[in-house]
Amino acid sequence: MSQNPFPLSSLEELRSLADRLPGADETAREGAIARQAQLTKPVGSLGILEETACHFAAWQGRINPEIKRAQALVFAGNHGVVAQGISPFPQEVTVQMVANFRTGGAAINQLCRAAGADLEVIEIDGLNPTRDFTVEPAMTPEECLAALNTGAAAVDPEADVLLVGEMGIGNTTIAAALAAGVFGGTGADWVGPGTGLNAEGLIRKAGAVDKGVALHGHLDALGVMAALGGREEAAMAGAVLGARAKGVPVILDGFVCCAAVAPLFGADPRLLDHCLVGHASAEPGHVKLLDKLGKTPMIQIGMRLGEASGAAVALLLVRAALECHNGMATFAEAGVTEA
Ligand SMILES: Cc1cc2ncn([C@H]3O[C@H](COP(=O)(O)O)[C@@H](O)[C@H]3O)c2cc1C
Ligand SMILES: O=C(O)c1cccnc1
Repeated sequence: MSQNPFPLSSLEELRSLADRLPGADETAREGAIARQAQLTKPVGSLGILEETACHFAAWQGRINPEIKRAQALVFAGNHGVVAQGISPFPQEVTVQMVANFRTGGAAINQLCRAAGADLEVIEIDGLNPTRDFTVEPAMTPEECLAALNTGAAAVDPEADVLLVGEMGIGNTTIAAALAAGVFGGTGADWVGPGTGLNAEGLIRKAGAVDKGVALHGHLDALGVMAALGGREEAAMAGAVLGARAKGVPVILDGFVCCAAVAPLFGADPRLLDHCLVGHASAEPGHVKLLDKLGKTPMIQIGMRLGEASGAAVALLLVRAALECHNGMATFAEAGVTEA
């Protein structure tokens, strides 16, 4: 197993990082697949629960994966691009919701309790807003790197799974810009209503994304992360990489979370191999983005909140998958006749 490369000293290091990070344990994956074939059920009858158990086997490196400690990290940040009128909510909602997370009043607090995850909320750079990407780069490469390293450091090496989420008014615009910057397309291809923007606002939002991509879209995926991204998005990307370095499988959340890691995919698609996608958000860009990332969401139940909420609901299914995988009898053990 490779050494932990964090903290990184430059974004350039991300280019060769996939070669320095641990890969999947294919022996454990094969063992888990073989076990699934012996359990007392028709092969494939537990659908994605079977694949989920095998994914956890491969990335935890054991035939019988377990989740004792589930860590949920919600990163919070603010965005200069809100000056363009791209969210119906004012920027102060970010700090107000951070307070709400801390007193247990947000959706993610309830979902983490239901799914058995420990929630931690991390404000990046004291919620200091980035610069407006329609005018200048949102972050310098150094600011982006600092946020990324903060995210990587926040991952508990003792965790058995990491859920990644965010809070930051305006960040569905950041997500659309990152998606367009990495995968191409216009603002209109990637924007959606977010927290409930009206039709006029949507036109402004698409225009802001087009302006940002015209200014910074020539950059490579890592340049795009700094120029069009946000601090909490960079922190999410860092947490995903930190988890990989520490042998922790990841459940990604909705559109914003998946767009945050799109630059990693742009740098090297293998960087996301340890990640499952918890759900398909109702934010329209998400399904398009998942197609580009080559990922299948575990569930699609009309959620569009962020905060790691979809990942937390998906954790309930991961727990169900592992209960079956570890607890079921084999045909031989139960004396059940095979086909
Ligand atoms: C009360 C409230 C709680 C939230 N929890 C997550 N978000 C979500 O909505 C925001 C992105 O949407 P937009 O780009 O339209 O501003 C992010 O903070 C995201 O986490 C919330 C938004 C609000 C208003
Ligand atoms: O899917 C998401 O990540 C999302 C959707 C709407 C608002 N905030 C986040």
